Amino acid sequence: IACSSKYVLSQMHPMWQGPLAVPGGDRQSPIDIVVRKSVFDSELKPLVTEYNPETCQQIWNNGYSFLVEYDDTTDKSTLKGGPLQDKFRLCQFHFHWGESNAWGSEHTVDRRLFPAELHLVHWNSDKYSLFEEAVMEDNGLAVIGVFLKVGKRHEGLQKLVDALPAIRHKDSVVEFTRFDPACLLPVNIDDYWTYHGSLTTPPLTESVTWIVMKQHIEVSHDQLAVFRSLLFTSAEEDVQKSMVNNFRVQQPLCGRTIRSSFS
Ligand SMILES: NS(=O)(=O)/N=C1/NCCO1
Ligand SMILES: [Zn+2]
Repeated sequence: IACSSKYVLSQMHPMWQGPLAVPGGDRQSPIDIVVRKSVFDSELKPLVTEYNPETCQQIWNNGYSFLVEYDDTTDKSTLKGGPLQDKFRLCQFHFHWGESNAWGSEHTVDRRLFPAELHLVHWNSDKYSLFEEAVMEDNGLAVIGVFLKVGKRHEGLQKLVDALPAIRHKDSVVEFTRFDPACLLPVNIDDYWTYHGSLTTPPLTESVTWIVMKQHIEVSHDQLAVFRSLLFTSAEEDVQKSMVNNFRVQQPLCGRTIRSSFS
């Protein structure tokens, strides 16, 4: 019945206070990507990312993840192609991870969990003038998902890891510049799955064209351990809670088709 209700009943989530009524409810994220049920679509084009490191501004702890924010007042860091008809502007990227390497990703592939997942969030700047507008519209957003696996150290990630101790607590922010998010993409960005879904954190709106990369990136155990040294709680709170397991539970597919850019 989760797919038929007008509003998904209170989305209780350990991290969010109180029930969340979610508009629609039949295209929620994350989901399990069942590979053999995905449909190859030869019309899907290669993704075109044009990221300008000069638009990188700050990194901050929002009490649920840490976000690297970009200046999205002009079309300087953009995403187009793939399943997208319009040009989308990068506004931020963040991660989701577990307390152990055994889980942490939001999407899964044939039920396989990864220790973490990167989300690069973009909004449709051909149709809207602000993220806040686009977030309410069908396909106003495009989010690239990249799975992280534990292995060799990721040199590009280290600059970000080194900034994390300065934002241990909720609502802390530091300047963070000249970071090229392209370094976090896998070598092959032509192989991906795409489907229509939602944000996995509030406002949970069903406005996202998801583009989930088939190829993962590798980060070291120690780099991931620094993610887990972050805190959900602000400096003033008596009880400090480590920022781990900041992923949403999987949602019903509700008959959606997942397309693949590869056969
Ligand atoms: N995890 S997610 O779907 O990217 N969620 C959000 N919320 C605001 C921007 O991205
Ligand atoms: Zn996310």
